Amino acid sequence: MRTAYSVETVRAAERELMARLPEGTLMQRAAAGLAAVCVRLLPRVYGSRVVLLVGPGDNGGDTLYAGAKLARRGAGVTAVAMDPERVHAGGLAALRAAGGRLEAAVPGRADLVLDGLVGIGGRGALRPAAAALVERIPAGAVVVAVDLPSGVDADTGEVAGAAVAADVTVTFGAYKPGLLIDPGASRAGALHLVDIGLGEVLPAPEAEALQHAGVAGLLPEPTPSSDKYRRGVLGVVAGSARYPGAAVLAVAGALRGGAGAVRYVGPPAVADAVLARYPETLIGTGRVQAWVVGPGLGDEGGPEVREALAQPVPVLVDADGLRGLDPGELRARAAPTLLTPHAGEAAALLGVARETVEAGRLEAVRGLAERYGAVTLLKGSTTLIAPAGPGPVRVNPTGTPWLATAGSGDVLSGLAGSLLAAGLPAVDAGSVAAYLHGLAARLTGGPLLAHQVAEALPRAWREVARRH
Ligand SMILES: NC(=O)C1=CN([C@@H]2O[C@H](COP(=O)(O)OP(=O)(O)OC[C@H]3O[C@@H](n4cnc5c(N)ncnc54)[C@H](O)[C@@H]3O)[C@@H](O)[C@H]2O)[C@@H](O)CC1
Ligand SMILES: [K+]
Repeated sequence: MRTAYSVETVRAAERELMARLPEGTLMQRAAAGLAAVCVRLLPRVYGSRVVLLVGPGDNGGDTLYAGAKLARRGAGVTAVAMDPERVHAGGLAALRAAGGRLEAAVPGRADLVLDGLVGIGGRGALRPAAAALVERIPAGAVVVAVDLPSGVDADTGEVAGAAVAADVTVTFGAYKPGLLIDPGASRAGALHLVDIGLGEVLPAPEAEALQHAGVAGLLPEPTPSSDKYRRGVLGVVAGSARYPGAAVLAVAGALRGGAGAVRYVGPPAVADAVLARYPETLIGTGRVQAWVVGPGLGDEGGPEVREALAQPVPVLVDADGLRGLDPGELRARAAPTLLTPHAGEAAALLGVARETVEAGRLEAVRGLAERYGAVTLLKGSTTLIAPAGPGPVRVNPTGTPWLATAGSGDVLSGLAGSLLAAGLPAVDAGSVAAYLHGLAARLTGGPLLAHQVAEALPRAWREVARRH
């Protein structure tokens, strides 16, 4: 599990640790880790051209000390300050002593650029002096963000104006949520965590991302004593005369998600379409361990949605099922509810603009989970899963932009429903589903069709299970 901590938590941990260590120790650890990554990125340190973009705070200090280490190994290091009156004095002295220079303008060519403008002390959009330096980053240079790409909000991943687009981010002590959540995540490039000793003083994380090992541990593999009922029967209320395909795709995701059986409830013509593609499907109501309601219902299916929500089993509500949801009704449910909106649906549920959700995904998913008392999975460029109560938000690390295609959400809802029926808690069902779905899409490659993602799920499942 990759864990991420807010600025407030990181600062508190740093204070606690600094009180026990000689002054400057953490910055030296950070700079040493940063320089080590830079050395690995450069084909040859001696003779390479390194540019440091240096802000007024300790982020600039880390950068100057790391630059000094590179200069000592023979790199030509040029620092450019955002504000020449405010530069970390110790860092600048170290750089000069090692043969580096402070200059007024960003050189036109560089092999490596270190972005040390702002770190966790950054607030709001980059100021013009910083944005101007970002604009002058020479084309072709490898860009390393120090702690986080300047212009990305460390806590939320929001980008309010100009921001550095890094190839690599070297972050100190702990990952920050903004490095895992878009739009910030897509500016961070490959992530390197430098251990500065914070681990022992960090509390529970604010966000976390599953990795292969964690997913493997959650997959509901059948045992010799399993039968179809113990493996879980999922009921699917989906599809309509207008959107029959949504039912087929939700059932596809459910069957490929390992459900013991899938029961389809909907118009006879749609049931025929489902059976034609998946003769394994049971048709009509009956006992189930979980429901998926909503994909492709259009204006139909209201009563079935209510009926499912009235039952004491986990219910996943997606797409058209999300319209007109009553927070009171959901909060009163004893069994888990999992909501799976995309940004547009989340915006409608929250009564805000879609852009607001897209720019502030973490706040939106937390807000929905709290308002509806339901685990909420917000689909998008980084899918987020918020628990109904306190606890870390899960950030999905898999996926590809090709998943923005018709029907991919239907497959995801069937898959997550399948995992709910198998008995996974809703946060795990949502996050394991998002993980496998994103991995299946990557294995498929693009341009992809939603049904191909469903068909690639067994491969994704095996890839995760095989390695652990
Ligand atoms: N606190 C610690 O124990 C450690 C801190 N470290 C480094 O220190 C950084 C935090 O240092 P600071 O607290 O000095 O803060 P930063 O260096 O991140 O930034 C604060 C400075 O940037 C300016 N600033 C804020 N928002 C801005 C914006 N939007 N545009 C332009 N300038 C802006 C502020 O006026 C302030 O001068 C970390 O990110 C990390 O790189 C590391 O050395 C490890 C240890
Ligand atoms: K930075």
